[in-house]
Amino acid sequence: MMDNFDAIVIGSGQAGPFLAVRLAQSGMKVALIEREHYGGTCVNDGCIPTKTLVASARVAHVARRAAEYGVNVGGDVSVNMSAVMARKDRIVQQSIDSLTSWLEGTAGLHLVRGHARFTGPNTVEVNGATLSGSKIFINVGGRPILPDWPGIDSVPVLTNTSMMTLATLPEHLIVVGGSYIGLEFAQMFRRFGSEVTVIEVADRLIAREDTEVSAEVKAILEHEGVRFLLGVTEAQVAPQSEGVVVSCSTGDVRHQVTGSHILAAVGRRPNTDDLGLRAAGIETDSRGFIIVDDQLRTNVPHIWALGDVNGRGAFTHTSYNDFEIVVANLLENGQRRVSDRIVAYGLFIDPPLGRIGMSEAQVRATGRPALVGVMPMSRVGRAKERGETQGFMKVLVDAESERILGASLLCIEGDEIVHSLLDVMAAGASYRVIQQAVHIHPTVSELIPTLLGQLVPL
Ligand SMILES: Cc1cc2nc3c(=O)[nH]c(=O)nc-3n(C[C@H](O)[C@H](O)[C@H](O)COP(=O)(O)OP(=O)(O)OC[C@H]3O[C@@H](n4cnc5c(N)ncnc54)[C@H](O)[C@@H]3O)c2cc1C
Ligand SMILES: NC(=O)c1ccc[n+]([C@@H]2O[C@H](COP(=O)([O-])OP(=O)(O)OC[C@H]3O[C@@H](n4cnc5c(N)ncnc54)[C@H](O)[C@@H]3O)[C@@H](O)[C@H]2O)c1
Repeated sequence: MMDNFDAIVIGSGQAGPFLAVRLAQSGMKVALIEREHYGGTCVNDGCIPTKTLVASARVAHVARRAAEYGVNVGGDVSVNMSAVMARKDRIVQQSIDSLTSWLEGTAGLHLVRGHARFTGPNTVEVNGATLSGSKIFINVGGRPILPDWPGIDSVPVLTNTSMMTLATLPEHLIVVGGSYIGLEFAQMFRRFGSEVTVIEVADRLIAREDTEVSAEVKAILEHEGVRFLLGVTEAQVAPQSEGVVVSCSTGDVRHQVTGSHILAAVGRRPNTDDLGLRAAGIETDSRGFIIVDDQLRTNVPHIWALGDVNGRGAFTHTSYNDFEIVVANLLENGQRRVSDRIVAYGLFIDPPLGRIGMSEAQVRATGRPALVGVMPMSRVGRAKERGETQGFMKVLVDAESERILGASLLCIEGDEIVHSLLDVMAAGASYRVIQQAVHIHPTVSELIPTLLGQLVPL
């Protein structure tokens, strides 16, 4: 027998649960299908657990520096990995529990556990049963990929998922991929006490960022003892008595790196290969991302795709914003669009990188006249007081419209401070609004007006 719904939501990532509840509250009969854990990547093996681990790692780092501040902690600082993981598990579990009880308590929402697969444009099969939906929303996220190295199948490779259950501290963690996931884990495990080597195929870290951001991030992590091999070619991996050995080249030099553990952080692929999309006639691009329009509709009129799976964002806040866009347009007569969203994200190393809008390279590519302001953190009083003067703040402004085009704040609280610039961008206001605002002393934010007062042609 077929179960009929007004709406089916597949996947409980960072859009699906909110959408399912909102649709149910609007009076629809809704099914939310989840094959694994409620909350998806962010809650279970992404943002929440990694930022919880980053917090433990920072405490270890600050404790090691305690004497610099005149504070005695007594003896060597060491990390109890099982206690670190237990703290992380408690915080993740709180999120899962509160999400689960919220979903279970929503009238009109039917929770279905299992893997969903389309069997037609209006039907999906789960655990042998068929569900039909007048409207269907896909929020299935993605999963990590592995480097295509010879020998990769012969060694146990960690991913962001299996890292969450590590019981012991790796003696030497080899991180493959020097981007967001790789760098957060690299610094974290170095601070926990592991040796860490990052192997990156590009000739610089986080190559989407401006070159001076890549260089400063490398310097910050090298200062803490993380080692890097960049521009790596001809890599291969093999098992070794107590771990793995990676052989690779940089230029003419051949390297052998022996590690106890290896972590793949070389990107993610969408969970669309096992979704039966062809049965529903849903189109994907060559990498498997579902093609959507500016309001997140697929080519099939009653089917939408939200979150990482549509390739229009790869963050929790972009997935949640997808939910807001769909609800506004479907239930509130709105006209919200993905293209109205300003790019914004953080890289949660310490100090963090807060990024909004365009990079310098992107601004230059537009050819428009622009202004730039850069301030090293060594000039910021608050950073000096805290003994954390690494990094810099950089802002780009359109010379004619005076609008802020982008910013890279690689500095203490950079992930928070960047929102003052983001909100002025969202308001479509001139940079002079924030330049003339009076900010609190002594903060990092108080130097943003100063920075904007020192703009020079790009
Ligand atoms: C290590 C790591 C750290 C991150 N840190 C940050 C961060 O600090 N800030 C940030 O903004 N973003 C971060 N991200 C990215 C962020 O986690 C994702 O962008 C976010 O979770 C949005 O995902 P989503 O909504 O697309 O789906 P997901 O969260 O991936 O959830 C998809 C859900 O769908 C389920 N599913 C898949 N296929 C099916 C199916 N066929 N049937 C039923 N259920 C299915 C899955 O089990 C999963 O629960 C991080 C990611 C990783 C990996
Ligand atoms: N702070 C955050 O918001 C945050 C944190 C972690 C992850 N994420 C999300 O997760 C997504 C995936 O992150 P990611 O860091 O895994 O992927 P990514 O695509 O950002 O970076 C992958 C890196 O691996 C390198 N690489 C690829 N193949 C390689 C190989 N064979 N050998 C060595 N290096 C190789 C690439 O050059 C690149 O630097 C990101 O798009 C991001 O949106 C966000």
